[in-house]
Amino acid sequence: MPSETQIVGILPTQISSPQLLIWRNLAALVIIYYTCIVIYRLYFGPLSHIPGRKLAAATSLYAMYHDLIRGGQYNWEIEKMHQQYGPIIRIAPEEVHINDPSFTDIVFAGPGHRREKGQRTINGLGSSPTAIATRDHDLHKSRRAALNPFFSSANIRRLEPMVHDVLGQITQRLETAKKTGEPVNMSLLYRAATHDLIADYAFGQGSVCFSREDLNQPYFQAYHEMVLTWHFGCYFPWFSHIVRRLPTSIVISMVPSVKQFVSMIQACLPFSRFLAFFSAVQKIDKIKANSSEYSDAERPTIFHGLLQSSLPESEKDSTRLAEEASVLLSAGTDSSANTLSAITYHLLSNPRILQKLRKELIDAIPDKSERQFPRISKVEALPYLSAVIQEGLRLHPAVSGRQQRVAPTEDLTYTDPSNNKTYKLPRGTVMSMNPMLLSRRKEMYPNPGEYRPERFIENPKLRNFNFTFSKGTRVCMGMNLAYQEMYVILAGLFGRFDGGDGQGERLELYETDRGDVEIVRDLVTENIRNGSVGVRVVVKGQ
Ligand code: HEM
Repeated sequence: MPSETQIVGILPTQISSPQLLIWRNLAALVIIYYTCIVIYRLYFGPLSHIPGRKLAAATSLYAMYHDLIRGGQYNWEIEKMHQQYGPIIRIAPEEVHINDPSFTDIVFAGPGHRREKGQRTINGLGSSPTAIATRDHDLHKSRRAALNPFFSSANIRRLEPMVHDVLGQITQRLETAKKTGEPVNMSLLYRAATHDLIADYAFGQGSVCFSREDLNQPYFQAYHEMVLTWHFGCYFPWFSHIVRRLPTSIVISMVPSVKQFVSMIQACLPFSRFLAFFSAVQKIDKIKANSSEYSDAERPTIFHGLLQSSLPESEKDSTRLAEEASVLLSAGTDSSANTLSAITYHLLSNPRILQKLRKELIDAIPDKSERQFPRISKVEALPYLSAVIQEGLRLHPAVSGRQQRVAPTEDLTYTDPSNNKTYKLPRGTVMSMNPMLLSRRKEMYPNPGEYRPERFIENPKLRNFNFTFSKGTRVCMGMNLAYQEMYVILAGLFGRFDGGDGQGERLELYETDRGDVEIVRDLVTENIRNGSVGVRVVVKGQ
C-alpha cells in the first residue's frame, strides 16, 4: 500500500503522516467552513431572495474580478445583470444594486434618516478621518457641518473673481497657442484651473499650476497613477494603511513619478499623508499660529474658518485637517475638469449645438468684453447653457462608480414597478446605485448615448433625476462650486471664441475623438481609455 506522503506527491517527503493528517483536516475544515458560508449566503441569508448571478451572491471574488482584475469593468457587468434580472440585483454577498431612479431618495435619504457608506468605499478612501471617509452617521454629520458653510451658494458666489482669474489664465494660454499654432490640451488646462481654484480657497495660496509652464502636468500624472490603485485599496484595506505609514522616501522609490508630486507639494500644496503629509501639517500649523501668510480677513480660507469653528479641539488636529485638505483638493480637481473636457468635446464636435449656444450667449451678453468674463448671475439662468451642462453631467458622471449607502437602523422595502414584487432590504444591507446606469435608461433618455441638450429643455423635470452629484445627507459638498466653474468657464470660453461672423477666433478639435471623453472604466474619476491625453484644440480665425 502506498504511504500518504507518496499519494500527495507534491508535498515535501519529510512531512510525516501525523503532520499531513493535521494539514488535511485543516484544509477540510476550511473547505467545509466556506461551503457552509456559501450555502448560507445563497439559500438562507437575509439577501437570498434578491435576484442575480449565484456566483456574485456567493463570493466577493466575483465583484473583485470585475472591479480589480479587469480594471473597473463591474459597471458594465452590473448593467448586463440588470437587463437579465430586473431593477434590483445582488452584486456581492452583502451588496444589492438598484437601478430605479424612483428609489434614489430612499437609499440616499436626507436629514432625519441615518445613512452610512459601505465599508468597501471607506476602504478605498483609505479610512481617513475625513468627512468623505467617515462611516458613522453622526460623526460624518459633525465633520460635514464644519465644512458646509464654505460651500453654501452665498459663499461660493464670493469666489466669482477667482473663477474669472482662472478663466483669464485659460484664455491667455489659448491666445499664446494661437500665435504659435500649437495644439492645447484643454483637459490639462481645466485641471490646472479647478486645482488652483480649490487650492487657493483652501489655503489662500494663489496660482500654483498656472504659474508653471508645464501647468504642473507631472503632479496630475502622479495623481493619475495613484488613482489606478483605487480598487486595490477597496479590496485590500491593509494596503493603504501600510502605504500611509511608509516614509515618503520608500514610496518614491516604489513609484518614481511620485517624486514630482512630492516636490511640488512640498513647495506649495499638501495632498495626502503618504505623499507629503508634513507639508500639509505645516501649513495647518502656520494657520494655527496666525501667520500673516495665511490670514486674510477679506477672503478667509477654508482652513482658517475650520480652525475658528466650534469643532472640538480633537477634530482640529493638524494631521486630520491635512487629510481633509487632501480630500478637497482631489475631489475638487478632476471631477469638474473631466466634465468640462467632455462638454468641450461635444460642443466642438457638434456645430449645430455650438452655434445655438453661441447665439444664446451673444443675445444675453452682447458686449464681448463682458461676455469673456461673464457674471454667474447672468449665465446660470440661460436655458440652453444649462441644458448643455446637464447633458454633459448625464453622459459623463465624473464619479463613475456605484455609490454605496447603508441604512443601519432602518429596514427598507423596494417594489419592482414592473410586477409589484417587493424585496425587503434589512438594516445593514449595502445598497448601491450608479449614475452611469441611471442616466442612460432608454425610457427616460431616448437614444441615451447621443449628446442632445434639447432633451432637458423639452422635459425640464429630467433635471430632478440628476444623480451625478449623489443625493441626501452625503451629496457632493462641492456641487455649487462645480456648477459655478462650469457655467462661468464654458460661457466665458465660448463667448470669447465665438467664431464671429464665420472668420472670427474659434476653437477646433485637434486629434481628439469621442474615445477621449467616453467612460470605459470605473476608477473613481479616472474613467476614459488608457493612454488618452484628453481633449486637445487648436485656435483658428482672426
Ligand atoms: C462635476 C463635478 C463633481 C462631481 C460630479 C462630484 C460628484 C460627487 C459625488 C457623486 C459624491 C458622493 C460620493 C459618494 O457618496 O460616494 C461627491 C462627494 C463629495 N464631493 Fe464632489 N463632485 C464634483 C465636484 C466637487 C468639487 C468641485 C468639490 C470641492 C471641493 C467636491 C467635493 C466633494 C466632497 C468634499 C464630497 C464628500 C461629501 C460627503 O461625504 O459628505 N466635489 N462628489
